[in-house]
Amino acid sequence: MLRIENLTKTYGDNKAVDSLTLHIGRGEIYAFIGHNGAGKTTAIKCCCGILGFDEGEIFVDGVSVRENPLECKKKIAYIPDNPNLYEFLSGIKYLNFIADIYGVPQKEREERIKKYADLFELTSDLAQPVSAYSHGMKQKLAIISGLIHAPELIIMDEPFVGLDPKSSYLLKELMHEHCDRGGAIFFSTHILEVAEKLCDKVAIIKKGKLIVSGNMEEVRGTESLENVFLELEEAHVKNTN
Ligand SMILES: Nc1ncnc2c1ncn2[C@@H]1O[C@H](COP(=O)(O)OP(=O)(O)OP(=O)(O)O)[C@@H](O)[C@H]1O
Repeated sequence: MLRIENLTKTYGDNKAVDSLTLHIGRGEIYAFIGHNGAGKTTAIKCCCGILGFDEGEIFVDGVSVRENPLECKKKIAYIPDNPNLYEFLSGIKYLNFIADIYGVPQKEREERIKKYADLFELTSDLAQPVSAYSHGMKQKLAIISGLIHAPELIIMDEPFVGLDPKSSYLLKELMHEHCDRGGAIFFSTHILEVAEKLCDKVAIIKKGKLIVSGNMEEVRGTESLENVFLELEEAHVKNTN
């Protein structure tokens, strides 16, 4: 569903992502972890067609992000780490605006808005301007707006930050449902316990380079993901010194 091949992205002299190769299949929940500044957000933005890149290729369901970004965007939901939404719109106007962009028919958009707004208990707040929303409410609105066009691939940057425990639980349930229907999910997180319990696969990057990837059980072995992560980080520092 998502194929990242030898992706390299530089900012000036800084190689933020360095020859990254990852394949995320249908039905998979794939965690992307790494230290602050490792290159996760940069790689994610390249996958979503928000940032251009220097080398490599990215394919969404076989379509090149470089050559056909619009076709790819139709299949993707991107939930950013910081929900910078249009503050002057009400929640419902924001959702309709996003549905218009994706050309979602009236009946489908109404059904989806009702389903997800009820689920995240945001229905009674939809008439309020986004400027009056808390961080968690904005995060929920961003999630609902991401799901409004029934995407096949969901890409999320730190999706659990700011969500209350019930909303985190609901999001995890939605992620499972999405993958059970044949969709795919790629998301970054610093919450290793969540990654460990939720994900089929995991990739760890350090300074833009992939240091390990694969099935969660294989990567973890008999240890916790936290221990494996800390050991790999340490070993990588020693090897690169
Ligand atoms: N717009 C930018 N201009 C210049 N350098 C940038 C820019 N965005 C990110 N970087 C640099 O690219 C590298 C990777 O940053 P990125 O935000 O992708 O990391 P991250 O893994 O998402 O970090 P975090 O976990 O802190 O969110 C860092 O060295 C960062 O300073």
